Amino acid sequence: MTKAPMRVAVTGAAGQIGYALLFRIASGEMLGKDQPVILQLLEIPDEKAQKALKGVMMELEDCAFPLLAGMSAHGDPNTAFKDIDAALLVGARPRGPGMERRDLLSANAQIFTAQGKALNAVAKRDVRVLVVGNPANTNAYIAMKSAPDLPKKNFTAMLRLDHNRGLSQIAAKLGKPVASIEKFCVWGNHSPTMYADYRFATIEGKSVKDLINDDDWNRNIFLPTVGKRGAAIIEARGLSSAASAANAAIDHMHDWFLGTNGRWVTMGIPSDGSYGIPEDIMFGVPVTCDAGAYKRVEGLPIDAFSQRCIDKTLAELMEEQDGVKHLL
Ligand SMILES: NC(=O)C1=CN([C@@H]2O[C@H](COP(=O)(O)OP(=O)(O)OC[C@H]3O[C@@H](n4cnc5c(N)ncnc54)[C@H](O)[C@@H]3O)[C@@H](O)[C@H]2O)C=CC1
Ligand SMILES: O=C([O-])CC(=O)C(=O)O
Repeated sequence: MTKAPMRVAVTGAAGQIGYALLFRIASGEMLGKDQPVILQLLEIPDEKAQKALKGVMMELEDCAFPLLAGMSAHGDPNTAFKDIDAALLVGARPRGPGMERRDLLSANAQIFTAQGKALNAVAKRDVRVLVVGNPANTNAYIAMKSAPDLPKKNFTAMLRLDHNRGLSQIAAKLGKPVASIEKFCVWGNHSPTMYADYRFATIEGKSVKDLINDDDWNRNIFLPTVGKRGAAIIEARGLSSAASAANAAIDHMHDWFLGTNGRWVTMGIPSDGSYGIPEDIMFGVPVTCDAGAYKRVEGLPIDAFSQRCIDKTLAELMEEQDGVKHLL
């Protein structure tokens, strides 16, 4: 029997990530090859942006995707988010060379108060929200705090790009396929302070840490490479990553809705106090997903080096979240 369509809102739909994202959602890569979708697309209420959005929608139409059951263009989150099952909050200013993601906070934070309020007012009560727009963790925190009638667990931030970047670096170092790596994770903020952690990772049952056996590589090559990859892409492309970001968003939502079969992935989720992270801080942690829900991997041992890394990224997040108190 054909499934009922799911309503998916994407903001910043005429931007570069939007362009790499929408066609894959409509082709079924995010929610499954048997799941029809209705796209509710939000752009700023500006003639040029809305015209560009219309162009993207014409192209979507021209793909004749069998799973695309409808789409609409919006300039107001209160109509874009009506009855949605999923929201991908991408629309926000990207950084340029020499900027850190937190430098975007003053430009982008207000977007997420308004969109959190709109989600609170009109989205389905079990809407699953992924914040991609930077700084993603703090924007997700703002959206969550601006939507007091929705469960906090519905709000997540994207750490999956860091996770995927880490997997590829490990795979290249060891000459093994990425798909063979299990139990890798990234802790904390989507920023250079994030802590990519392969202490628990295995390949074909063997410890990745033992296989690499090089603390120097971990500290001086691996962590800075993953942490500064976004800046390296901006330097190379002149624009921030788009296709890899869209891919990570697809992975995040796919796994949240459809499950991970016990595999660990990284999601930025509101803390419940585990690992000494104060409640509600939007923090990257290892999770498994099943039946539309994520579950934090609990009880992992944290050694002194890891604790220092976690403390550093936590301090940065607390500072960012303190800086937006006036908006909440
Ligand atoms: N979390 C992550 O891993 C990553 C996050 N990003 C972030 O994603 C965001 C989007 O990046 P791009 O698509 O490259 O930027 P872009 O500038 O190409 O597109 C952003 C789009 O959002 C729209 N927009 C701005 N304010 C909006 C609002 N209030 N409502 C709806 N739409 C709005 C703009 O009109 C524009 O079309 C940036 O903040 C970027 O830093 C980028 C890569 C990875
Ligand atoms: O670096 C940026 O500004 C875009 C981004 O978040 C990433 O590529 O990780």
